[in-house]
Amino acid sequence: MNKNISHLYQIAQKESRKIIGLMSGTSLDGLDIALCEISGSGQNTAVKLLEFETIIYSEDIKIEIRKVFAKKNIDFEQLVVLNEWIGILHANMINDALKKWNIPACEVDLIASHGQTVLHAPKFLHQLEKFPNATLQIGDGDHIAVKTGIITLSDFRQKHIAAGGEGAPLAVYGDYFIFGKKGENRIMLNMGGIANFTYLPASLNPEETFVTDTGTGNTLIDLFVKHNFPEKSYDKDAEIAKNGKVNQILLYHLKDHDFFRQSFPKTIGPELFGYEYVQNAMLKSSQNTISVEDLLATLTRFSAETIAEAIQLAVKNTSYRIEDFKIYISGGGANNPLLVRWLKELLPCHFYKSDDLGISSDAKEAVLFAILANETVSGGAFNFGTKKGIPSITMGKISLPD
Ligand SMILES: Nc1ncnc2c1ncn2[C@@H]1O[C@H](COP(=O)(O)OP(=O)(O)OP(=O)(O)O)[C@@H](O)[C@H]1O
Ligand SMILES: CC(=O)N[C@H]1[C@@H]2OC[C@@H](O2)[C@@H](O)[C@@H]1O[C@H](C)C(=O)O
Repeated sequence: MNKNISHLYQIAQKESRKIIGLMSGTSLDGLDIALCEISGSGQNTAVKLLEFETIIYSEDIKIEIRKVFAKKNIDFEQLVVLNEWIGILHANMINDALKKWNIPACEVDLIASHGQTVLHAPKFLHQLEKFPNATLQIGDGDHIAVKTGIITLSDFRQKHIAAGGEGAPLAVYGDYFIFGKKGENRIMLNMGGIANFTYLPASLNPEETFVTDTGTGNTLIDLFVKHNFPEKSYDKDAEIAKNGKVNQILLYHLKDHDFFRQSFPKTIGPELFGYEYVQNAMLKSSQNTISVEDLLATLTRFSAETIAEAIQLAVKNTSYRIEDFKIYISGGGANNPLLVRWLKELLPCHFYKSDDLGISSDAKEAVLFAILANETVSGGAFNFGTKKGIPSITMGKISLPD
């Protein structure tokens, strides 16, 4: 037997596994590295976050990724060289983190790498009749396995598409196992570049559970901050938006898109919520001369209202009362005080952070990928049913170190 396969077999049989989960999201802010100790699988999964680190991307990395990110027309060679380069960069970042934590690579069982999403194209967006849902994450897992010496799982989203999904959101596969609690209505709301939530009703009936994107989280806020203040990359603590006034006419036009009328589950990315989207809404509403403060207040409100309305819709027509839901927020948007204040005003729910359930709100998505790898290697028995579009599959391609 190949020694790597025999190693993998041993890892699968261990009581607990040390797995590094990696996430670099749509905000292009950096690579989140979460070292987890995971035991069990499915609903018996238990996760301990041992170490966590965000390695901030240098300006050079951001510039190179932006050349292809969320764009329809790109330099094809740039995409091909980036696929290798990001794999190497991520591997180096892991090696540096392990050195910093004083943990030898041989003590880590697996790496679970999300890669960098460069284009997310569900059918709803590309509208090409004969083509399926599509998404692309780059940063090849072979580089990570070879450079770290650790068996690496990567490219998790393709199997989800192969099984009938849109390749996202995958959060439910971690949220259900780790945060689902019978007798408690919970919503796990992640506000990254794009916002999404997992609906975990008190029944914990997998056929009632679902996950969906709601629209933009921080992506448009970040974009227009950068556009107006090139030295800034986001509206820290909503300092700019706080000085503005929501422009209701523009807000109405921002919300007037078919994506918001589509049923759950649905996914989206910065491919839709980009510069042109806001420009179009400004033109339609004749509000193209508003101040940058008012624009950022309006974009922040746009995120708050679309998230709140999606959550209200999720609970509507069920036997549950929205007042009984606990919302656990995570992602960078959880640090935006204006966004959070508006959410609290719009939703009569109880608000917490995912930290209150033991997983830091910044680390939650990286931990998710460690859980997905754990399922692939050692679980995969749980059945989510057929009603809510969650394929019962395990995900990730396996790269061996030599
Ligand atoms: N103190 C803060 N005030 C306001 N916004 C903040 C603050 N801290 C973080 N953010 C926002 O959070 C963003 C980063 O969020 P996060 O790292 O969750 O995104 P991501 O993982 O790249 O996105 P996605 O989940 O869509 O892939 C920043 O770009 C910024 O907009
Ligand atoms: C295609 C893609 O990378 N989607 C991300 C993105 O970031 C948030 C939202 O859009 C979500 O759908 C997804 O990530 C999380 C981790 C998910 O799959 O659950």
